[in-house]
Amino acid sequence: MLITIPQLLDTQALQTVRSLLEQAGEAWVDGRVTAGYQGAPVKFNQQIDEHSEVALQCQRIIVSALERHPRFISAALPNLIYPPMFNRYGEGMHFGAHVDGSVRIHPHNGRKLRTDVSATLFLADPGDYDGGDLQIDDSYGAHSVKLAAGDMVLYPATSLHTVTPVTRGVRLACFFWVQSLVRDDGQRQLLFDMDNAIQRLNQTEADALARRTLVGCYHNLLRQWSDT
Ligand SMILES: O=C(O)CCC(=O)C(=O)O
Ligand SMILES: [Fe+2]
Repeated sequence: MLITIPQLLDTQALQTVRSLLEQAGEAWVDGRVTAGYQGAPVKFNQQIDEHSEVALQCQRIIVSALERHPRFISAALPNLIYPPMFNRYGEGMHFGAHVDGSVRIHPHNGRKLRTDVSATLFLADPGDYDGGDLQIDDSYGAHSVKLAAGDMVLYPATSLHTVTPVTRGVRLACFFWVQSLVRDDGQRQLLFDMDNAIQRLNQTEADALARRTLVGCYHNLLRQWSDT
């Protein structure tokens, strides 16, 4: 299931990240440095060296925005977050159809992280480039995603996906993966829907005992399904 997180970054954070990336110079490297054998032949973009100072600075800003965002927490139920990475596609660049690797090595601590959820945070204004749509296949069909700068999409890491060729301008984005407390996408979606419904009921005068029972059910399901 695709879930959008509008305005993950506020104007100030977005501005800071963009200007850090614009001045990153030699920290921009060929995107294939981190691609596996499936991704490498179809990956034509650039990305920031994940060990560079600029990557660390931008990662801090984004991880702190993620940790403060209730919709992200509710949708992803994060256990581990892979340090966010940054890419750009100039004219003609694209990323052909691929499925993200299932296990990644954390670049800072060397620990393994299972990729349950994939994320793209859009950093360029959609009016500033043509093409560069993120196309995601799921069991309901193909979805084309192009969001406002500062907005993010989450999708199951099991999905086949593509970034279509940029035909004008530059597409700048941040991408990363989450090992969720709940590995199954269907279970995670049920918990997200239930949490949203409970939050809405909490804005009303609805029966307090019934709401308490629902909150209990939410936590008892999470307890059964989480694998921390
Ligand atoms: O640029 C994007 O939106 C997605 C990048 C991607 O799919 C990847 O790096 O695996
Ligand atoms: Fe990918």
